[in-house]
Amino acid sequence: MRGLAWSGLQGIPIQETNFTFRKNLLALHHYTKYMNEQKDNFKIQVNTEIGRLRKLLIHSPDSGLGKVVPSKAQDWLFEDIVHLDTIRKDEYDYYVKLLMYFLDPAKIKGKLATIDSDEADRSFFKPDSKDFHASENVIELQQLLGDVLENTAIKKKLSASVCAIEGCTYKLQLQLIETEPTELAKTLISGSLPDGRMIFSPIPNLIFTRDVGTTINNYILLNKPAKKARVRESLLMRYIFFNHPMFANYHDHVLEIPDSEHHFLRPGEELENRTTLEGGDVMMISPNHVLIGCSERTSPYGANEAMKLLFENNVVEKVTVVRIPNKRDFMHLDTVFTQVKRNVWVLLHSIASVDENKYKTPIDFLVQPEPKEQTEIIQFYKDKSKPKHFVSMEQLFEDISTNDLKSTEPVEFIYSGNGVFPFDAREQWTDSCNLLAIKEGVVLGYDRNDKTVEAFKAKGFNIVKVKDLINDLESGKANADTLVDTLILMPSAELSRARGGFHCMSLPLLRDDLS
Ligand SMILES: NC(=[NH2+])NCCC[C@H](N)C(=O)O
Repeated sequence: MRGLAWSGLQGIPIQETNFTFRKNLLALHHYTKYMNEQKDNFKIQVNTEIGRLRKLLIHSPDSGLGKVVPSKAQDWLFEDIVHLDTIRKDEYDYYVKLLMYFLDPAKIKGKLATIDSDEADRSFFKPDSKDFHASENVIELQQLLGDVLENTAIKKKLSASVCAIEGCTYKLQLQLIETEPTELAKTLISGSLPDGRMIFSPIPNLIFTRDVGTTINNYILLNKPAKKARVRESLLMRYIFFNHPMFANYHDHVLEIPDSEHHFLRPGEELENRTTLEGGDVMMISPNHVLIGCSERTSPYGANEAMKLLFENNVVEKVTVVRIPNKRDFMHLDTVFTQVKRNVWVLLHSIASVDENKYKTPIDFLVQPEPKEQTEIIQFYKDKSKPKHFVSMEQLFEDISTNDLKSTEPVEFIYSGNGVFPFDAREQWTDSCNLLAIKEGVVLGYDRNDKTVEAFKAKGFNIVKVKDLINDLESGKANADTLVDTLILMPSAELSRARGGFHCMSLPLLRDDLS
């Protein structure tokens, strides 16, 4: 299906013979028909964090990750450099395989041995290979970008926009426009030309698809990144959402955060004065209720503009803003908690309870904690009734579990590192709280957070290594439909250096309603 212009005849050179012209026209007709079917069958809908996952956007580690240099690692928001081959073969590929068994089993079941064979050379995982999985449920961003670039007009506009933000020469811009779409998609993401020459920085954080947008019911809220290293990601996503035929029925439902009026007159470059919001700070927690974090990445103005859009478009009725300490370790809301089941949450203790009864020493009276260091929780309503304050994260979660999600079971909290210093902080740093629920109670997390894993066990969860689970799913010993209460441990030595977990590495587009 690739390699054809889908909205015009731009791809067909004038000098072509009548025969090839007619053949192309026929292929174009089939392609357009396929795209139209794809568009009409395509649905987005997410109203919780835990309903069974049916469709999501991901991006597998591209060659750009293998080009991060130590001197730029921090600017590019990695704390370290990663080993590309290991992060792909020994880590991320397991994620793709697991997603396939749950979301698109026909593509993998019974074929695992071939997919994993040496001869296959990972072609199932490579977006530019003819054996690429090309799943319509586990959707690879690079493939969507390639599709969009088939249209010459869009290719020109996007190349010009990328060149503008990256400060490229006009000649390079012309060269990019002449590049074949699949290659160009790779270049715009990795920053390197097909001959390996680096022309601009990679965007290694694109693997964290969560941060570029959030599905809220049948709307997509696009981000407005705080960090320069993530600006190109947003630009590419914007072009995908507004131009890919898959999203054609949703253009009116893509919400973009505007800058507030006269923002250019505001003094300084302080985050507090800017309008920024990243997807890791937005959680569609229960039908009609969205959580937005104010954090290192999402500013109060960003949260405010998002709230306005959600209320004005009648997308939800309540938004709870959670202000978390402004620190690198807590860059987004989903780095300090995620939801596991309607009545189970995993969180970092230090952002959680405010123990009013705790004995205070004189110094607690003499030195007041910085307001910025404290968690603050305010709930706002579309009907403009008075906002409500919550005193702790636990209180908010109790409210969501029992009142929004109608859980009848007691609400349970699992703390990072089992709530014990220094394991709580160490394990939060390696994403113990950043879990992806593939269905209610079945979550993916890193294998390195031992104390958190013990805490899960103590609450009655099964713990299983992804490799074992995949073997069992292939042999039929395990079944995606019947699996319950399980923490799936994913290899993490390289991935965790990129400073995100599986919640960040997923942008859910479709989840079942909770029954
Ligand atoms: N939703 C998340 N927590 N995303 C994690 C993003 C990590 C990435 N290196 C960054 O700093 O931007």
